[in-house]
Amino acid sequence: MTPQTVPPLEVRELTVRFAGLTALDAVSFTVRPGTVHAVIGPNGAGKSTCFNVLSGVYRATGGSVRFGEHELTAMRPHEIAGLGVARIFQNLALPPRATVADSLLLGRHRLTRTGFLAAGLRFPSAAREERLHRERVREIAAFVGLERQLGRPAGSLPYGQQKLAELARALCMEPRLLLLDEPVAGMTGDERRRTAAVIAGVRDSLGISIVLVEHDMGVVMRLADAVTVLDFGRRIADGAPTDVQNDPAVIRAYLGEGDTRS
Ligand SMILES: Nc1ncnc2c1ncn2[C@@H]1O[C@H](COP(=O)(O)OP(=O)(O)OP(=O)(O)O)[C@@H](O)[C@H]1O
Repeated sequence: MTPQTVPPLEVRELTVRFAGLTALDAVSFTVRPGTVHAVIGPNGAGKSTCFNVLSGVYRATGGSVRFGEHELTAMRPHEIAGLGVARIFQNLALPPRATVADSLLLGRHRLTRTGFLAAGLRFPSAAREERLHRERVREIAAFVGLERQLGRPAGSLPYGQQKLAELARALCMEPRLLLLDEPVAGMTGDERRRTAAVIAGVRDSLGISIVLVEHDMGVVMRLADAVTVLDFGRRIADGAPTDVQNDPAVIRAYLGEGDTRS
């Protein structure tokens, strides 16, 4: 698969306030191209708020988020998606009865020129285009290890494979930046290891940048190239995983929570 041209994602002084509560307080970090950047912190630290701003769901009160030449805080979710920013939600979001192949094909909708309506009307150019998209779908399914599940309804797969199918659907958008919201939550140990290996593969062979919100510290430490730690909406640490792990402020924040969910 071809590596993408990926600009840095630069979050600067990002602030989000909800009626009297500061969910994000002048937070800054940079996601270097082709790296996995984890955003971690205890419950209520502001991680989801951060994701919601990056994907255009929440409006920032102040600060900026630049992806290359684009200012994301001024854009709507579909415009941000149009720049190649794909988000995978914590909850399952695939249509359960559609086959894995059809679900992944839907992920390519943004990239179709003739559109699936023309394909349905059997224009020759549309049929050719659909064939190419189906080939790409097969390639991506093989990349995440789901080639043999392509003909099955997504809803019939074990949970871990459904999450991988969602990752595959996001990859079908040919993204440059992936936002992964707790990708291994609810998975068995085996599924966690496999998913982490696939995410590392996405970074290593596709060169896509990945922002990862994750409570599983084992997965964060194994996968992340850089980690930003939030606590009560403030950035309390930022750096390499091993540095952040030994940072006294980080240890204090997690001990205070009393639940590191290992
Ligand atoms: N839409 C909203 N309206 C009001 N307050 C909100 C809203 N979204 C988040 N908050 C508040 O902002 C703070 C940060 O919440 P956020 O969900 O971003 O934390 P989090 O780090 O993702 O937590 P968790 O790990 O529990 O998912 C919390 O105090 C939360 O109650």
